[in-house]
Amino acid sequence: MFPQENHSNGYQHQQGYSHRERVRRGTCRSRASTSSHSHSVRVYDQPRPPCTDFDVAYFHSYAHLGIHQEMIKDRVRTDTYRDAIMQHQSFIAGKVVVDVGCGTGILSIFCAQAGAKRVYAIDASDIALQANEVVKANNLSDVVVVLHGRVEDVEINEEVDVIISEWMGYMLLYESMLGSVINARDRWLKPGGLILPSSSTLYMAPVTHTDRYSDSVDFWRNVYGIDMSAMVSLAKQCAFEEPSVETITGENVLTWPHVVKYIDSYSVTIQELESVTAKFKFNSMMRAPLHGFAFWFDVEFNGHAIPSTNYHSTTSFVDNHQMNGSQRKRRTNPNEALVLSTAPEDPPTHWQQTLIYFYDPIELEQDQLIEGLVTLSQSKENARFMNIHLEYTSGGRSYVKESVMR
Ligand SMILES: C[S@@+](CC[C@H](N)C(=O)[O-])C[C@H]1O[C@@H](n2cnc3c(N)ncnc32)[C@H](O)[C@@H]1O
Repeated sequence: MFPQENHSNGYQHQQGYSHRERVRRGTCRSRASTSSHSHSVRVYDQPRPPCTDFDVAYFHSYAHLGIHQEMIKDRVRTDTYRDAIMQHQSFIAGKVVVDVGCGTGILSIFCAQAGAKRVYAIDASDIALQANEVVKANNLSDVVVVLHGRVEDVEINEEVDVIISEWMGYMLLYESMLGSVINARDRWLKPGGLILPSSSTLYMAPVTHTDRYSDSVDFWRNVYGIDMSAMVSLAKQCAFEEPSVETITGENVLTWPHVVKYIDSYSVTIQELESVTAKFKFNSMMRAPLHGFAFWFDVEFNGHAIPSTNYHSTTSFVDNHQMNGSQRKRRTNPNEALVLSTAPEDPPTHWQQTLIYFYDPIELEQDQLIEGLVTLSQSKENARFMNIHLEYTSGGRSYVKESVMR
């Protein structure tokens, strides 16, 4: 199980189970979504997405307080959200906000503290019942309206100025929660409204990690003086079949990262997230064994940058670009925007990094080319799971690796 195989050398999960483990472990039960509001001002003619047993299990997993404690204790995450809300205080004050997936209600309360006129705090998990108690205990019931139901199912009877959500999963897209933010945006956000975070970027880079490989594989070559090499093939399968969430450092990373996907919160569509493909080309900056690829993301809170006339236009950001750290800073930070980064060189977060290891390392020479493509697609079995297809070529040999993040 994941918590036992947590290879983190930086961020430690403080509760018994990781975020991902909870998403995976939730047990099914039926519960009708409820809402105290019954009118919507905008006609929205898209059919409601079905609420599957997997979704019910997913929401049930968020009823456990441990995952919320883990997220709230992640100060990089929670402080950046609070700073972003305060940075946009002049826009938020006096306005109507929707918090998509409010959990304990923490972001809704930050928005109320920033002077929001009304905050709709929506969550389909039973944690919403607790959020309502927290709101009452802080005398904010006249501002924060907790709606216990799926964003896709609840109705609110006004348009909103601001959407805030902490929707990011491991590798950015795991959990597929961004679709619910898109649903809220398309139903309720006024033209010229604000979405926090405003954009997000998924990166990948080749990594070397000899200690991790030895710990999982070479360990079996000599166990208390016994040759257990017969285990090596099984050890590789057990250790490297699935993506692994762990903390690496900048020293593990062999090249500048490559942008797998840039997402503009104002224009992204649900269809665009069903499958994402990116081609990559790296030149190793050193001679080292290549053990796999690491993925991480950042999100930006650069606010109200999209004028209302461009509300649904795509940005001019160039996708699939390899870029170095200073380029990344310049591009993601044009107006001193706040960035919540989960990069290996930045302070650790509960998202850590996601690693896709090869079964056997590739011995790279300096400047050796590694090229290929990666496709991330929502699993047909459960759209919250992610299929990862990797094709890569180096030193004249080609490889394919399929894995599922579940
Ligand atoms: C990552 S947590 C964030 C919680 C809280 N906003 C915070 O920052 O601490 C995501 C929350 O969104 C809720 N959620 C996810 N999809 C949802 C949907 N479609 N409708 C309502 N709630 C949803 C989950 O139940 C979970 O509580």
